[in-house]
Amino acid sequence: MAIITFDHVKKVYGKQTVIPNLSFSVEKGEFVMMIGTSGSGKTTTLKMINGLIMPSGGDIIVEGKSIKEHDLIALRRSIGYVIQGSVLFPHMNVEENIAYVLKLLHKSKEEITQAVDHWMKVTDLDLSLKKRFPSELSGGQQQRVGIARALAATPDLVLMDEPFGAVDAITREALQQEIKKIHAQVGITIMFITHDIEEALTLGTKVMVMDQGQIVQYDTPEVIKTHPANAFVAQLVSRTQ
Ligand SMILES: Nc1ncnc2c1ncn2[C@@H]1O[C@H](COP(=O)(O)OP(=O)(O)OP(=O)(O)O)[C@@H](O)[C@H]1O
Repeated sequence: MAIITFDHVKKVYGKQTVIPNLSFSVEKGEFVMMIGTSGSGKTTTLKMINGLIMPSGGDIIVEGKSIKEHDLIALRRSIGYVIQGSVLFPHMNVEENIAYVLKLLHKSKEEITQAVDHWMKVTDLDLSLKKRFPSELSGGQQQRVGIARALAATPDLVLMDEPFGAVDAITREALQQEIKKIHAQVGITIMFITHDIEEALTLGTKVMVMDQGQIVQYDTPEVIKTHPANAFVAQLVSRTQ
């Protein structure tokens, strides 16, 4: 069953058409890695899923309902969202950051404590860090808190925009393994933007290659590797071993 469907979506900024006509579906439980040239419309596509950007034409169906019919605030809270760099609330400690959406959803104190402990463990954050503020954490720890916060309300769908772009290679690999494990265990659907073809082929159950607001190829990592749709995709995968 599709959790996201783009139906002839168009996006225009001023006079510039950045997405002329985009149609695709994401099945429940997929881990879709989006990769493509800079400015090809990946972030715009992602932000149209949780209503941060509205399409200029066409329709987007999320969880069976057009975004035109969704309550956009409720939609945003129901979808996990992780972006590059620290986007934690600087005046809230780790515990408060992770609990943020749960509080908005009026969860009980016990439920919140349980969820905070659970997601800190899953993201490999020591529980002794609960009272620390973001400025007192390493980049990798901040990114882990960002992931724990996005997952704490156990969304069906998580959008990730280059979530590991700002961390060192070792932390990046650890976070990749963690998100892969979480995906396998929890069965959530993930849409994840990366500039790293190795990351795309390793993490994705599907890889979506974009160029100039269009999908060039959308298939399993295996097919992308063995049957690149054109020279652009071939060149992209040629950078891997
Ligand atoms: N708010 C905006 N106003 C005008 N143009 C915009 C706006 N946001 C994005 N664009 C333009 O739309 C195009 C697509 O941008 P988008 O951020 O979606 O690309 P991207 O594929 O995510 O790029 P990158 O890989 O560099 O992050 C770019 O040409 C960008 O300059």
